[in-house]
Amino acid sequence: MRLAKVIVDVPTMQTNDPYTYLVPDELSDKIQKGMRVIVPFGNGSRKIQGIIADVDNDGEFDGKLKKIEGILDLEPVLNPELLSLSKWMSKKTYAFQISCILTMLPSVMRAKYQKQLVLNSDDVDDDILKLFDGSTVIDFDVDKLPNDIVRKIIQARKKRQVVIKYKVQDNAKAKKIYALSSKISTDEAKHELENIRKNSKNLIKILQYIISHPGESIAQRKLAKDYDISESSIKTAIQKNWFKRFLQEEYRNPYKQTVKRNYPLKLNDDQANAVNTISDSIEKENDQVYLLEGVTGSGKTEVYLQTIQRALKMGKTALMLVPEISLTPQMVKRVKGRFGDRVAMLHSGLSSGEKYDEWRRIENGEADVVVGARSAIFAPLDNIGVIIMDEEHESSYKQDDAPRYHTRDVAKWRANYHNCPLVLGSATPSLESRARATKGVYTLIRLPHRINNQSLPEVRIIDMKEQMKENGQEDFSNELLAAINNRLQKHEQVVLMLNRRGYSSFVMCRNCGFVLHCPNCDISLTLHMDSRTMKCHYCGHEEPIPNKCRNCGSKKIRYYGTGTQKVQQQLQRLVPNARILRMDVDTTRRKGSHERLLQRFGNGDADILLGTQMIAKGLDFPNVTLVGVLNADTSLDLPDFRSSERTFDLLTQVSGRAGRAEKSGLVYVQTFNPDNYAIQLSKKQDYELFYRKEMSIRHETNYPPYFFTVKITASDVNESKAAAKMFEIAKILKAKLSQQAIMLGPSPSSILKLKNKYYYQIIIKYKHEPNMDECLEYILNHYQKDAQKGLYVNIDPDPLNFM
Ligand SMILES: Nc1ncnc2c1ncn2[C@@H]1O[C@H](COP(=O)(O)OP(=O)(O)OP(=O)(O)O)[C@@H](O)[C@H]1O
Ligand SMILES: [Zn+2]
Ligand SMILES: [Zn+2]
Repeated sequence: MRLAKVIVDVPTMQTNDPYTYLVPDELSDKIQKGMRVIVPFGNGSRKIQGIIADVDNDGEFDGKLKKIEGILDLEPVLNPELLSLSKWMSKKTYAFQISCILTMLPSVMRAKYQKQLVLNSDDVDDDILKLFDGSTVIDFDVDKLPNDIVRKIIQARKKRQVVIKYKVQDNAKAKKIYALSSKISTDEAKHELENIRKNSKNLIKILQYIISHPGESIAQRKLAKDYDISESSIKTAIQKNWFKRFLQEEYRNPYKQTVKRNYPLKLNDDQANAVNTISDSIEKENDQVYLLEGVTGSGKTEVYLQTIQRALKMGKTALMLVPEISLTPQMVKRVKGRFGDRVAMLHSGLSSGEKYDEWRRIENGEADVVVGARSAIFAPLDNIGVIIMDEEHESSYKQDDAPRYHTRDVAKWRANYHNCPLVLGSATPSLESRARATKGVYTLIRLPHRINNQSLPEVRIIDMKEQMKENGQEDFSNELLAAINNRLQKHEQVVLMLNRRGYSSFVMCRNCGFVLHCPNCDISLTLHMDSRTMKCHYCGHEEPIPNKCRNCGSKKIRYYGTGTQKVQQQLQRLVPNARILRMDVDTTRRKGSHERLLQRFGNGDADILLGTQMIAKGLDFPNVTLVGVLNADTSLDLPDFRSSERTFDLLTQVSGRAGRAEKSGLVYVQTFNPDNYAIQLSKKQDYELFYRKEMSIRHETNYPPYFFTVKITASDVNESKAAAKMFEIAKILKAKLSQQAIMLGPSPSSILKLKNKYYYQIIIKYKHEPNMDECLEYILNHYQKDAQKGLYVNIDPDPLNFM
């Protein structure tokens, strides 16, 4: 018997192990490991998508087996490497293997399930007959039908007058275009040319094309455009049997404009040392992890590019990861300009069709350099020579939802699989990585100087408490304003950052202190001037801006917190002749707008770039000599042990935008907490000093990297149920773990209520807990039955925040 093990698209514990199916004879020679298939599942007529994990040519099975219904792919979509990676990831992140697999594949490969209604007999209620409107099969969307019809359908189904069927819809479709190949020989074409009327200009052009391109095929659109031939003449040519017309696959090309070619720069000694050291590992095929700690503007990107080049020369491929936010047009140009069409880009700016095409180019071996954000770590590259993670400290490398993987861990797994080095680059490495480098687990490579030996910009801290007294302004100090005016005179450029993490503009009553909250979530609503509404950033709830207080009726309502839009207006009043560009989620929503804004700034069409965190990273503009951080505090206030580290990182990154070329830079950091150590140390921009200080604090307080952590969360619409579950889990943990494990909680999560659900959590800090895995798996298995009732338990290993 030919059997196949199939991982089915039903994310539950019972289905986490592959199911065995019978391979029918007609599919026997097509089925391969890693293909998507359609299989029946459960008792009814339900059909779902699955992935073949294994094929057994002469298997044995007692009992009745279901048959595989059909295949969705002609070739495997998951190679053996990615298949075993998904298995490892499932264990490591306490997620279902099918969730891991679907995370790895382009989203279009996730089949949609469409319920269908099939008419079995004409002897059925008139309303139902009307619904079918002459056909015998229709799509069945319960939500779209009125209740009384649904009731009638349920009755009809009981009598077997109608049946419900499931259709698996594959959304992975290649784009097809018409192409032409000549059906006549060159001689025949020459003969036609002699007999054709002289004024049939278009047909003459077509025959000349056929004569000069024997045996070639061409896209119909291209023939019309490049040779200036009318579509109707092409149709005539097809009718005359000169051409055969057929459908051809085409890749959607997300980068239509041609990128200017750029060439390797002559490396300085530190850079050359870095490239040589890493390349040595590529050649020797050892999976060493390198931590490239280079100050801002030290030329890390050039090190990446030349390392990639070495890998390509050795006939290998390369994978480079960057945080979504720094996948700027500048970065794209640098990589595309260096490696051209060999580069595939994967990021959230692409449509799902474009992503699928880039993915297939990689899969087909047409691209051997892949650049992308988090999920690009799953790019189906073969023969990887080097994996690079830029800004490795960035929190966006950890996925928030299941599977809660950290890109760094997956990168290490793949580096180990391919026997290739992994390069972690940053000006402010995560404490975890830097600590491993101290221990010798990673190899530390440093780039301590800026290119051209330009010094790091001077950083001045401004106490806003004093400033408020002086000029009553809470956003702009006198010093910063003076410096801005000075740059305007010198025709130099300014970058201003408004730190908005965990802080947005909300509405507060000055009379009673009432703040407008989302009715579904436990957080304040955010003011949006463009749509003139209050919005919830979590659930999307929207309502009009109030003009009087809902609590006390007072009209003394004030907007608190600073939105970029409001700051822009204020700044424009303070420096009337400055040309200001604003960059935030609102101005970059449309495709390409991010790029256009940066282009304008780069061309010198604006003096000031005002933006959110989005401008802190990666920008490289030589004429920027002043950077201002308007509010450094907001990320300090978060209830999270990493808030100092985040603040230090952010301030260092944004400071690094100033003085990157010949002219030196200056940075102003405005804060209400001038004595905070993270702010003080960012003044020195001394990462090593910050590292030592922060490590001693983590040591005292038993936090990572000295301790491991895991977060367990329970959620339910009923608050007491979520809490009770957490206390139950706490008991299990106490019984199974050692005395050394430290438990924080159970406690409500800091955003207690989200999308109408309550969240309770426990955080465990531990050093050595041999039982931990087993214990967490026990909890996962145990809660399964609750999920159907709406009570969810989640496990987050190495959580990025404790909120
Ligand atoms: N060897 C070199 N010779 C001349 N210019 C160089 C060299 N290496 C890099 N540069 C230039 O120096 C500038 C800064 O380099 P790059 O952007 O790679 O720094 P970085 O370390 O990635 O910075 P950040 O972390 O701040 O983004 C760029 O304009 C780059 O083209
Ligand atoms: Zn909400
Ligand atoms: Zn009030």
